[in-house]
This record gives sequence, structure tokens and C-alpha cells, in this order.
Amino acid sequence: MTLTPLVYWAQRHEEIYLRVELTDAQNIDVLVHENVLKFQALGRGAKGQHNYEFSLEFLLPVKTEVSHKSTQRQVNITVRKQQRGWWERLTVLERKPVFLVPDFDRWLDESDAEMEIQEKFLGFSWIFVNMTVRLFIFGQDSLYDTFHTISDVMFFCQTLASVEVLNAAFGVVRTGVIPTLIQVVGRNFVLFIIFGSLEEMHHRPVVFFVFYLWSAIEIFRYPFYILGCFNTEWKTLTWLRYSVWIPLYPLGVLAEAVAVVQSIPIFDQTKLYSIPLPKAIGTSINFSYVLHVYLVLMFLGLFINFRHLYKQRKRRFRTKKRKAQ
Ligand SMILES: CCCCCCCCCCCCC[C@@H](O)CC(=O)SCCNC(=O)CCNC(=O)[C@H](O)C(C)(C)COP(=O)(O)OP(=O)(O)OC[C@H]1O[C@@H](n2cnc3c(N)ncnc32)[C@H](O)[C@@H]1OP(=O)(O)O
Repeated sequence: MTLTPLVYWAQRHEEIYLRVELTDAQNIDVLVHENVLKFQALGRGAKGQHNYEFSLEFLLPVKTEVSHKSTQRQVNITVRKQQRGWWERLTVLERKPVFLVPDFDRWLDESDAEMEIQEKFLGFSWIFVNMTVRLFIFGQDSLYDTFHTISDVMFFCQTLASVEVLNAAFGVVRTGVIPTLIQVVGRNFVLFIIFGSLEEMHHRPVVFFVFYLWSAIEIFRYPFYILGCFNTEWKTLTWLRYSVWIPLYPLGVLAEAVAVVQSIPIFDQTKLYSIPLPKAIGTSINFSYVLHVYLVLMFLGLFINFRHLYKQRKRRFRTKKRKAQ
């Protein structure tokens, strides 16, 4: 007898998420062929420890690459739609299979999904709070879909952050151009080039760590600047702005370096951004050479900015002490 697990589903414009209710699943086999997904695994479902299987014929074309990740409680499957769009239902069958139910934890209707894109104004605090809440609700699972839930807002925030270089260059704020340039170029390189152009990176936990470390400092830094504009200061906030970077900065650079290292084999395989050379000279110059150089620059950047922030900290606290005397 074939046993079927309970399957929850949700969609976004580009993806389908399936959550298969199987505990301690093993021998997982997930295949997509001609828009039909076939799943098989051994695990503990509603009928105890057995082999469970199901198949689904999707309403519209999907890509054949399918990613899955099992946790102790469930198997999460992500299937990418061939064409961006909102589906009226999941399968070709008008009657929904009995084992298939909406995943209300992740459910969005089309207008919610549009809102998701418009929610760009909420900034780094939104990112930090959202990631923290998701970590509490979904636990380890939240590490794997950070890019899809957060990246739109992160793209928006980091694009805006580029203005900081102009502020420094035109003397709008009292800060050095080089540290700001290093900060903005460094982050945007990782965000737009490593994460933005490689789909293979999107489901990796490193995205979570990079985004979390970036946003963690900003929830102190920006409020500190806002208060500064009103000539106001909160001592605790000032202390946090000039102290939290001490652990966060090296950790952030480390997380970024892990992302760069993980992307090297993907760039080598896909030959993305590689420059083809005339046959007489050789095959091509791979982008991974640039990444190797970039890894060195990163640690140089870390040194320059760490020193800069250390000086800012000393200046700030020395001035305070003098004022207090
Ligand atoms: C040349 C290009 C080469 C490219 C090479 C690439 C190398 C890559 C290196 C990669 C390294 C980056 C890694 C990084 O991405 C990792 C992380 O971010 S991990 C998370 C932790 N990160 C941090 O803690 C850093 C956060 N960032 C910063 O602090 C700033 O970006 C930085 C430029 C590093 C330092 O900021 P700043 O110089 O501005 O220091 P202050 O905060 O003390 O500000 C100085 C005064 O200016 C006033 N100010 C600044 N901005 C504003 C503003 N927007 N509005 C109002 N006022 C502002 C501020 O109040 C200070 O004034 P005062 O002294 O009077 O109070």
C-alpha cells in the first residue's frame, strides 16, 4: 500500500514551497520531470515509520532543478517556476489532492506578495526584527530562505546606503570618504554580485549570517545619527553605536568571506563574468581570480575600518570625558 504524507504548500511569484510532514526523513528522493514532482522518503508520518510518496503535476511549467532540505520535523522543498507569475492553484487537477493543504505559516495572496515588494521603506530595523522573529518561529529552517524573504528590502537599504559616500565626499557629514567607500563597496559587492547573481547561493545559511550581522549594527547606528541631527544624545545608544561593532565587524567580514569562498566553485562552474580569451592564449579568465584578490582586499578593508572605528570610539569617549571634567 502506498502511504502519502501531509504536504503543505505556498507560493511566491518565482517559487513554490512544499513542506512535507515527515519526521526524521531518510532516503529522500525528489525529482521534477515534465512538470511532475515525484517524492519518496522513509520517515515517520501520520501512519508511523514507513515509506511515503506522492506526486504532483503542476499547473504551469516549472524548472527541473529542485532543492530540498530536511529537518528533524519536516522536508522543505523549493521548486522554481519557469515564468514569474501568480498561480490560481498548484496542480493541473481542479480538485485539490486530499493530502495537500495551504501552508498558512508562509501563505501570502497575490496582493500580499505585491506588498512584500513595496515594504522596502522599513529599512534595516525591519530586517533585523523580521529575521529575529522568523528565527524564533521557524528555528533552523529560517536560515535557508533569508534571501527570498529579506533581499528586496536589503537591496533597497544598501542602494540607499551608497548615498553615504556622497555625504562624506561633499562634507555633508563629518566622516572620511575612504572608510565609507570601503563599507559601501564591500557590502554591495557581496549583496549584488555574490548573492544577487548566483541563485545557487540563495538558500545557503551564510546569507542569514551576513544579513543579520549587517542589520544588527545599523539598528544602533542610524538612530544614533538621527538623534545627532537633533543635537540629542542617549548615552546607552552612543555606547552601543561605538562598541557593538567590536565583535560584529570581524564576524561580518568573516561571514562575507565565507560567502565569497562558497561562491568560487559556482563561478568556476558557470563561467559567469569570465572573460573569454583567444584560443592561442588559453580558455578564459575566470571571475574567481577577482574573488581571490577580493578576499585579500576584504581583510585590508577590515583593518582600515577597524582602525577608523577604533579612532572614532576613542575620540567620542575622550571628548565625553573631557566634557564631564
Ligand atoms: C576604495 C574601495 C575599495 C573597495 C575594497 C573593498 C574591500 C571590502 C572590505 C569589506 C569590509 C566591509 C565589511 C562590512 O560590510 C561588514 C559589516 O558591516 S559587519 C557589521 C558591523 N559593521 C559595522 O559596525 C560597521 C558599520 N558602518 C559604519 O560604522 C560606517 O559605515 C563607517 C564608515 C565604517 C564608520 O562610520 P563614520 O565614519 O560615519 O563614523 P561615525 O558614526 O563616528 O560618524 C562620524 C560623524 O559623522 C556623523 N554622521 C555620519 N553619518 C551621518 C548621517 N547619515 N547623518 C547624520 N550624521 C552622520 C556622526 O554623527 C559623527 O558626527 P559627530 O562625531 O559629530 O557625532
